[in-house]
Amino acid sequence: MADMDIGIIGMAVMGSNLALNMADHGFKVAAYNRTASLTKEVMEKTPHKNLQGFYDLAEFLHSLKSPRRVMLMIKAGKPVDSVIDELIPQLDKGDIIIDGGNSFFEDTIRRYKYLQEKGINYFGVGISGGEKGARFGPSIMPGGNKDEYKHVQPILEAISAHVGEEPCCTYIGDNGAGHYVKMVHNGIEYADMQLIAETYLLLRHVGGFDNKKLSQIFHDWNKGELHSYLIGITADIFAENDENGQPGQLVDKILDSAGQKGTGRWTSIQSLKQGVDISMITAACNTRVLSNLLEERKKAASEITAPVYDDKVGEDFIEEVRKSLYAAKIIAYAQGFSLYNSASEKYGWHLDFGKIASIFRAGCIIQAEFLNKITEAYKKNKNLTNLMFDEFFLNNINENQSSLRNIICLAIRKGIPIPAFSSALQYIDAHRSPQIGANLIQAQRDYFGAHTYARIDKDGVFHHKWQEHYN
Ligand SMILES: NC(=O)C1=CN([C@@H]2O[C@H](COP(=O)(O)OP(=O)(O)OC[C@H]3O[C@@H](n4cnc5c(N)ncnc54)[C@H](OP(=O)(O)O)[C@@H]3O)[C@@H](O)[C@H]2O)C=CC1
Ligand SMILES: O=C(CO)[C@H](O)[C@H](O)COP(=O)(O)O
Repeated sequence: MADMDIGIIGMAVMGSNLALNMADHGFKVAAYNRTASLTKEVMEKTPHKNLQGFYDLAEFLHSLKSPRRVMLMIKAGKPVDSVIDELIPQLDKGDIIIDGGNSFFEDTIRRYKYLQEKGINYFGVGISGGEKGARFGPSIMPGGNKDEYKHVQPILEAISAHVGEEPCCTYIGDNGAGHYVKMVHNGIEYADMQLIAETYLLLRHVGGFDNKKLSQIFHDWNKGELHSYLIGITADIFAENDENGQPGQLVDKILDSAGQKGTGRWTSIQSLKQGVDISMITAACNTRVLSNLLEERKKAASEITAPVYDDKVGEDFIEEVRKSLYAAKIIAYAQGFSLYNSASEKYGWHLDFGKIASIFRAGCIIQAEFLNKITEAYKKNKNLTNLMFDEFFLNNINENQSSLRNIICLAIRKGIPIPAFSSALQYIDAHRSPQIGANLIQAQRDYFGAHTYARIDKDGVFHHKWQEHYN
């Protein structure tokens, strides 16, 4: 009997937990995985009256109510295309495929058009929250045809995280908009994590604090304006002892080399294509890349002299670091939301920036108190071009920039790498400074390539016959 509300393909971490979340909310869920043993494992370990496992794709599809809703929770990239091609001959016009993985938004735009021609509706849905979020309420960013959204809205809203009565799920825009917003969410996640990692280096190597103290500092910060999921888990991480009774904390035993699956890098590449400066996200990507060069780093550590700087830090050091972190965090979000601003125009998505910030308030990795301020900023001025110019953020930058400068100088003198903090300050100064040297660049371009320049004292396009004074 075709009475299942939705079918999920992909029973790994995300798919299985979303399936259980939907089942908890009263939806009848059909579960399928390419490798049958995984479906079996999920059914055995977490049986649920609303969850049924299938071991044959045709049977799985026949179990679904019309229009059939098939959600893909599988590895992004080629697997999504191959599963779509497997599904097409078995689906009817009006059926719906929902891709809830971290697909690249341009792939989603392509797949959306491809399936539209076949009469199948396609939703590219960004989902954030990891395993726990998927199980108990993630932040959900659906993109696709607005008229068809009614077919997926009740399920997505029900399973999403909630702030009071409000679901952390909102229709984002046409075709690839949902996956675009998720991609940049992850880019901001990279910058946020990088800033916290640099804060850790500062507190440890400049402040000289041990893990117990670090845990306490992050725990305290999490009670104030920095309150966020990432600050909270960082406090937990420093408190975690090593496994199997080994002395010390686990964090000190983890190799200093970070992985990445691609969403941060896509964000960075996309920013160059759109001509938007998101230097902090790019710095975070580069630092993960550099962290993997273990041999080269070892060689550099033994061959490049470290600076000698022994000054003791003042009593207000921890507070200065906290203020710097908050100011730099503002810039990371200002950069991410500038990218949304440009994409909204470029792709005609009419993104609602305030609403996007509001669905990040719970469920997702970057969930934070702070996001309310972003929503408020766009409520006050929906045409805000850069978050830095909102009164609240502007005041904060003005109040905290001296701390940011002090902390950066301290780190530089001590030889501690702080690429994200530095990029934040560079971004502020490049905006604030009356001159950023572009006049000289234009002169050089005109000198060697007749690329022309504009003048400050009259309108028009100019070229100069530059003299070789020194040849
Ligand atoms: N893990 C996380 O915290 C988050 C993940 N995501 C995204 O959600 C999606 C699912 O993530 P996750 O649960 O971690 O799983 P993985 O990204 O590890 O992918 C594993 C799943 O993909 C399936 N798969 C791989 N290749 C194929 C193929 N060619 N055909 C059919 N199925 C295939 C696997 O099936 P099989 O068992 O047969 O190999 C398995 O079900 C990904 O796009 C991920 O980027 C989004 C937010 C958070
Ligand atoms: O989407 C996510 C969270 O929002 C995933 O956890 C993603 O894997 C994180 O990115 P990376 O693996 O590149 O650190």
